[in-house]
Amino acid sequence: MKSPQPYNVLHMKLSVSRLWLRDFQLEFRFSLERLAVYYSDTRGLCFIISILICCVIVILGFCAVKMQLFFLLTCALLLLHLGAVFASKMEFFSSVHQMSKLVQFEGVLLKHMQKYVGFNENKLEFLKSRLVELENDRDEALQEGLDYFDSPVNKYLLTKRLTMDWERVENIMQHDAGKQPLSNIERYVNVNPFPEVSELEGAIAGFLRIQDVYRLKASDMAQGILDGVKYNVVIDAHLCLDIAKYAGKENQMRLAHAWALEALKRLHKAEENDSEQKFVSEKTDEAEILELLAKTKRHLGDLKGANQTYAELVALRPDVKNYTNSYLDFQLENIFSEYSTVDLTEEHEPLPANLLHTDEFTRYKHTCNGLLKQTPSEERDLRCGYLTETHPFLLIAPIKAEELNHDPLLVVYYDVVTDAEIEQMKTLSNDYIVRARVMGYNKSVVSPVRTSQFVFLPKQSHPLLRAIDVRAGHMSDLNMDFAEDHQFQNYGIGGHYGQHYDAFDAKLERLISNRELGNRIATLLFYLTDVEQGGGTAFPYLKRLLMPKKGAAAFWYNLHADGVRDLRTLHGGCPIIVGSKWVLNRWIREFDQSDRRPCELWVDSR
Ligand SMILES: O=C(O)CCC(=O)C(=O)O
Ligand SMILES: [Fe+2]
Repeated sequence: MKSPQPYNVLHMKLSVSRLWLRDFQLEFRFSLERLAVYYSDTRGLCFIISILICCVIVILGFCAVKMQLFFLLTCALLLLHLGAVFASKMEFFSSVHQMSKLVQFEGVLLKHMQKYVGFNENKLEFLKSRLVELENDRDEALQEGLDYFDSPVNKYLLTKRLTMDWERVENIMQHDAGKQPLSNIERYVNVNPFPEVSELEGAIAGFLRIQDVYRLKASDMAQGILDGVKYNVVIDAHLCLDIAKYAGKENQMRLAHAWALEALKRLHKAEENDSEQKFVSEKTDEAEILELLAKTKRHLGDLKGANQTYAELVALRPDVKNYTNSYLDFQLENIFSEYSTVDLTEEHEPLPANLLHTDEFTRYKHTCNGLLKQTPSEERDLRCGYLTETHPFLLIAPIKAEELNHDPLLVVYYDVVTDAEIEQMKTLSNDYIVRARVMGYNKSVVSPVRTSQFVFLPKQSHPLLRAIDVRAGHMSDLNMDFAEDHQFQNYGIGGHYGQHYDAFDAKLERLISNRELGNRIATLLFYLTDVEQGGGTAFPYLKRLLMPKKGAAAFWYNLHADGVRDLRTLHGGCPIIVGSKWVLNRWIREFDQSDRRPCELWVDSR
């Protein structure tokens, strides 16, 4: 079979004498790329702009005659620069680690709020006791009638009450008791990055993703039951409605219908418990839910149900023109057709007859939820044991290995990083993670396909990363010298990385970073955490789901032996139901691997 020109061939053209120059160039390019990724969010932009302004001012300052002015200008710009960095945007929902910072923020806010309440309580306590005293004095005066004024003391007391005492009361009433804590709160909110309202949508999207992929019921989720495990959270009618609205906006009509029904159920239950009359706001909520319910039924073809819901809606709020118009519109649209019914009790799309004959996303979903898996006979030849061959060192410390697939090779190595190393790696990357990106049409972009945060750290930045690479070399039997930087990744609410290939598409060669290093021949994916529920790595074509195991690493070749991308290595990080998932990616390039995995002219020589 004729093979397309593999990347390795290109590399061979590099003369050895030019290697040092290439190394220098690469290092420079890597640094620029890292800078570009790190500064590609708003925070980075503010940072870079303020740095540039600072530089200009410093140069101007040197030229300035008046050194004091130079000094003041530099200080002002340094402050501006810090302000820009602090006030910049930060995303929370796409990383559980970032979200954990919010708990601290909330704690500080609550402390200020406690002070606010305390000050106001003191004020009210004082006013209440003055009120009682003043009322008592007055009652006494009223009881005595005009005799009260016989005593000059009483005349004095009344005058005092209405002058000095009253002035004090008035002063206290005017005093803004919570001013200080309130301004503390305002300052805190301005200085720290707080989530924006738009993040709510990201969180709801993650929630719906969990429901869709794992085929969960809205009624279970609303009670806090996630994939069979009960958590101590209950979702109220308002949140159910928000979820329903978002699902409707995203055209996930079955889910929108299920959440609208749940919202209605919860609203009615709350009303039953509350013996008071229906509040106007509740009536409004109910109408909003009914309208959405009618729309979803109409969209899904349950015209009988839609008609019934519209009738209820119009009976509840005959005064709202929008509702009556929608009903009329619905009736006119269906004037000549019989009202059909559709059973909407099943909130997920029916399962395809053959899961193998579906699109990539559907296959990925069903690998994540465990419906698509290898049969026992397919698994029969897979083995586990200790790896000792790839390096003499392994004779002393063999690596526990489990085969998950033979062709293409997919192996998991256990206990290859220690808990202490993991803690250290998290500390190294914690403060630098930013929203992950994927390759777009002609540049990397933020996308709902990948809801996590990542950072690339060069192995030169820490001895631990170099040590990991030595181990990675033993496991993979590949040359790690030209592997990409260590990529640490933490996922967010319902976080996932949809099905994708790690190897670059040869057609998009121009987008490949450091093309001279070749394609990503193999991947080593280290799991730095266990994940309580969900969050496996799914290989839809291999029908394999790897559950994250802290300290383990998965290894697979992304390319055929002839250098062509192996389409069977399609994989993705499934949505996390519960837990914080951290992974480390080691993407190994083709360059300088020819003695380890020789490039072959046929597709697979292994
Ligand atoms: O998180 C996972 O399980 C998979 C991650 C992955 O495939 C990637 O980052 O390329
Ligand atoms: Fe991947």
